[in-house]
Amino acid sequence: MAGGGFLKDARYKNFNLGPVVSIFSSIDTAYRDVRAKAVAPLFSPARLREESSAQGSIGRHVADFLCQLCAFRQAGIKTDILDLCAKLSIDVVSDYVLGQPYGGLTEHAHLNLAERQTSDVKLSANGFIHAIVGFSRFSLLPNRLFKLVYFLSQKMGHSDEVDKSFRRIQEFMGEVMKCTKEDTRAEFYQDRLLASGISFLETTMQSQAILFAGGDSTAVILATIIFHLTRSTEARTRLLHDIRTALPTAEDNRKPDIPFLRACVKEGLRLGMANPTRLTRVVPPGKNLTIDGILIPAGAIVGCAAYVLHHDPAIFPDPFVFRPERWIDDERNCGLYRPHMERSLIAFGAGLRACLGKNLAMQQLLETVVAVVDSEVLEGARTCEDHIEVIQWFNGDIKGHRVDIEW
Ligand code: HEM
Repeated sequence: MAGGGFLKDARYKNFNLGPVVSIFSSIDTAYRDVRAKAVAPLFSPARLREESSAQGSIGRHVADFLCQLCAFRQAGIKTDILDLCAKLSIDVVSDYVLGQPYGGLTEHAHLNLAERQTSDVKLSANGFIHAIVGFSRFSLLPNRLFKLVYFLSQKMGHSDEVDKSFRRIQEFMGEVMKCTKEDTRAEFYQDRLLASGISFLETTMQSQAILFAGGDSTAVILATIIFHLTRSTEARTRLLHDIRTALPTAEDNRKPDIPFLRACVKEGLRLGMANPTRLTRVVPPGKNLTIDGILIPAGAIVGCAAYVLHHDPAIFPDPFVFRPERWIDDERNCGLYRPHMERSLIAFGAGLRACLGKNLAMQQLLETVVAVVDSEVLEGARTCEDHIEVIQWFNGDIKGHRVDIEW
């Protein structure tokens, strides 16, 4: 799989968007490649750097996120960081990729701080997001059985709140699609798809899907990193020291590379179960596979699960412990550094079908972690639980849909 040669198996069709085959659900490489090539330039490092400035579509939302977190701290209000991370992530992905912010961080601005943390005041896209996470629990069923189970679960799980959330997403997508330009030089996802000959309906659906793909996973990982940094004074202190002593790089507005910052994010990607279960692929025809002396015939379905690889004690000793220093090959890592760690980290998948939005996700994670630690907003904070419990479906579902911290 690491070479990218294996195709996704037929059960990925379960993720089709009704009649539309998405970039993610496609098992036809040529179909996927046309669409992926059209949108790939959006994720270039230069554009990401530019948008991370104070006025950019990443920088502005990170600043707003931090401002809200600091306000909750100052008022001493218990804060659901998962919800705050979900609001940030949907705003970053919508603004950066589609050119219009969804407004997650601002939609409750009319409420006072205490009201914003009551349990019914959450991101309005949650109904839409949780519905997709919910159906992903059936994604490993064969297509026909999936359709039946999905139909039944839709009937049973139907609620006004979910309908309202879907309507809000559709309204937002209506606004986005009103401003499209059929020009490959245009900046945004939808413009680039239309310019590559993709129909208006399909472009709308693909763009709507990206709100989920980009929003949910990044929120889960970011909330996981903030949760562990809240609990680890040692990691926070080292990171704060490294941020404040890092030397600026002269060229291109590049921010200094801080190894311990990358280590904290990698450790969050390892422990944050955005996609815990196996990513399934088919052994190509005529290519039997032998692993550890076991023959796997052509046509068999194989798969790797992040949960298994990320918690392998031979590669990651004390696998459930947040130890960013394990990613740094120096004398201060308590002997935890191991070869093959990078290869065993599959938070973004692997090979040709790995995550298309990885650069954007990494930029958001790095920028936000620096901002949070540098502000010292986590000083004096504690988490309300001692671990995050995840229900293992295709998309990991954090139990109770909240991660609280208090000061
Ligand atoms: C930390 C955040 C993220 C994580 C952990 C993550 C994880 C993943 C994983 C594991 C896959 C491969 C799934 C498979 O092989 O079945 C994937 C694919 C994908 N991701 Fe992400 N993702 C993240 C953020 C994003 C963002 C920000 C975007 C877009 C803005 C995005 C768009 C996509 C797309 C379009 C695919 C399908 C690629 C293909 O099949 O060719 N993801 N992601």
